[in-house]
Amino acid sequence: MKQTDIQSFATSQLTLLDHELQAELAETQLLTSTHAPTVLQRAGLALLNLTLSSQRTGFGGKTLLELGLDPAVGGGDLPEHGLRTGDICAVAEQPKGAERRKQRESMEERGCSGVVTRVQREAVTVALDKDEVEVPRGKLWLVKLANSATSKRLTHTMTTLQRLPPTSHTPLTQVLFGHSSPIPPSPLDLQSAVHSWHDPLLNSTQQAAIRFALASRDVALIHGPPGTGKTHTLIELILQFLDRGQRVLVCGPSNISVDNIVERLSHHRIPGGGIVRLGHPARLLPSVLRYSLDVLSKSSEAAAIVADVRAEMDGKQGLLRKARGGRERRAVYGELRELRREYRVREGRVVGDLVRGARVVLCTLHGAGGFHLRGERFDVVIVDEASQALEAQCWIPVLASGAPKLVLAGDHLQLPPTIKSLNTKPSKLPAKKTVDADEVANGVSKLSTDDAKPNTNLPKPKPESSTLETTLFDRLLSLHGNTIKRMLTTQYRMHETIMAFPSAALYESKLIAAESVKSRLLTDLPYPVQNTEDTREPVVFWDTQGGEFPEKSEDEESATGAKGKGSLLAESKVNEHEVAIVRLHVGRLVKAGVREEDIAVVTPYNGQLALLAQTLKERWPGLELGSIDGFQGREKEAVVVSLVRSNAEREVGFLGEKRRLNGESPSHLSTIRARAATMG
Ligand SMILES: Nc1ncnc2c1ncn2[C@@H]1O[C@H](COP(=O)(O)OP(=O)(O)OP(=O)(O)O)[C@@H](O)[C@H]1O
Repeated sequence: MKQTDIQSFATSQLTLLDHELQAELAETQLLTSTHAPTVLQRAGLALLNLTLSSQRTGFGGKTLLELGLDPAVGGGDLPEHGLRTGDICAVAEQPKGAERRKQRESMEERGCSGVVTRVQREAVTVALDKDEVEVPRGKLWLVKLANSATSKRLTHTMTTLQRLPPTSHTPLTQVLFGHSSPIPPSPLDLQSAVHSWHDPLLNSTQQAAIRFALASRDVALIHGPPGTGKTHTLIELILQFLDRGQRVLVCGPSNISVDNIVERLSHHRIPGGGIVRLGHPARLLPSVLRYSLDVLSKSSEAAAIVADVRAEMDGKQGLLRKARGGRERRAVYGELRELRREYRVREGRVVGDLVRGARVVLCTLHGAGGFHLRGERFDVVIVDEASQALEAQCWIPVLASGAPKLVLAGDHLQLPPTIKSLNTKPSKLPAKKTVDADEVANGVSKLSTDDAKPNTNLPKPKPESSTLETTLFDRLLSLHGNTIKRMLTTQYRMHETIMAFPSAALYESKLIAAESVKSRLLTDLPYPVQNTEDTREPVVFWDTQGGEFPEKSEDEESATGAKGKGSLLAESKVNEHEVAIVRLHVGRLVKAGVREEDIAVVTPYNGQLALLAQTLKERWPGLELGSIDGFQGREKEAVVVSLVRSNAEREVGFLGEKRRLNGESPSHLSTIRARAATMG
């Protein structure tokens, strides 16, 4: 690839990112402009009848609004809703009758948009984006908006890359675009890379991956199939980098992926200024809060002077609510502006010292583009769950950190990140491959490594990506081949029968089940479980062949008022008879003694999910229900998969994507087998 290719790559990414943003905006705008607020509330996209219960100053000097149910409508717990921490939303006076459309159109213009920072049973807290907006009064409502902030940062990053003069292309950038080849570590480099291990129990593939990542000069990929200890390996790798006196930036696509590492890293002694987790504290796991910049900055000695200003600002916020006329309010706004300036200067000093002192900084990929890392330098960037991230996202820490070395950990054979604009274009995913139903009719006996065929139907990453869903992980593999990768092969999660299918279909039969799990059954749980025909089998197929279990297409809104992101518009599929089987099967597991909390029911279709929730949740509240895509990467003792599709044409739709059937990793798997499913 030549230098112009970097530009054309960035240009094409910018176009694709714009499509993606437009798709997301179109979806949200369509929802908010065409549906009544009550419908939006039912769909989990809005909350009505709220009042302001408090207004105060949060991290970064932002105004925080806490909203609860209007006591006039009874107060108390909020109705069920889909607003989550981190969601972008607008707060406005609740429109009355004919005003509805007009009010809603002006909502964003009036600048009352913000980020949900806290969700409690009785209240939702929003941090306003702009400092000086008039906070709405009276009866309010909160509605979810498209998240254009994320998109802005991606666009900014790709624009930076597009304009990067050739003189600024670092050796790493050159390797990432194929201008030069990665320098392979010599056997001696690999051998001498580690003097002693922090974790003596690492297996040989984990050790080899760590040696490789340490000895590589520019880029290293760690390929970790489900349960092979990818995160475990990264912890040792981080400690090894620290032993060498290096400074590390660790990122992941989601807050939970980052917190997972912070949590595990916190069990180790970190030299120097320790670890700092960037990101809004409301989005972090409680167990890692003590590493958040916000909490650290409040507990440091210098924090007292920041606290003074904060208290003064809170006082002014209170005055604002009481102020009668416009003039009085403007005066208070003026004082607040001054205080906020002062606050930011002081807070900036405290925070800057903490970040500069930290040997390991952890944040989301998106978070790496924030001002905290401006001017900071690192020796290496590590990205976990890299195959869940858009390539443009991975460039945020690469450009922000100036690090000469990049380590990506992930599994390109699990689902790639969700891309909305794909829904409006023909899918770029591989052509579906249906398996003869008879082939799997015998269920368990067919699920052996001998019978399952190696996968020949996976997407071949394109050398010069022109799609958003080709991740950096994919592209680098295709550019430089397997020499830049090390694979972890011992998995610590699945019974070997469950492992057999993904291993053969996706991982060239390379996976090995660790001794501790290879023959572990539900009957081996640490509490009493009866030995029944369900609990002594690691894999159970329920065969629904024969036309008795027809799938149905369904408009989710009319069917169930299903809650969840964007579900309002999606045409979905349901299979009612299959729900009855799931109920029966879960009932049998629970009767045998398996705890509800240890069972998950997953399905690829939102329509089916809603139906399953209606049928199962009341009887077994501890049961976890989720979409297959949403559940990827999680762990449960028993997973029931309802595949839904069953039609005479043997069409399986997006189930044809094998990566969708990968990664559940339980110790018991029951599959409600549709006539045309690809399992087997
Ligand atoms: N060398 C090892 N010896 C014993 N147990 C291990 C070893 N490596 C990992 N494990 C265990 O395997 C399980 C999976 O590890 P980990 O969560 O790090 O895997 P992962 O590959 O990151 O998982 P995911 O599939 O969610 O990405 C954990 O319970 C971990 O403690």
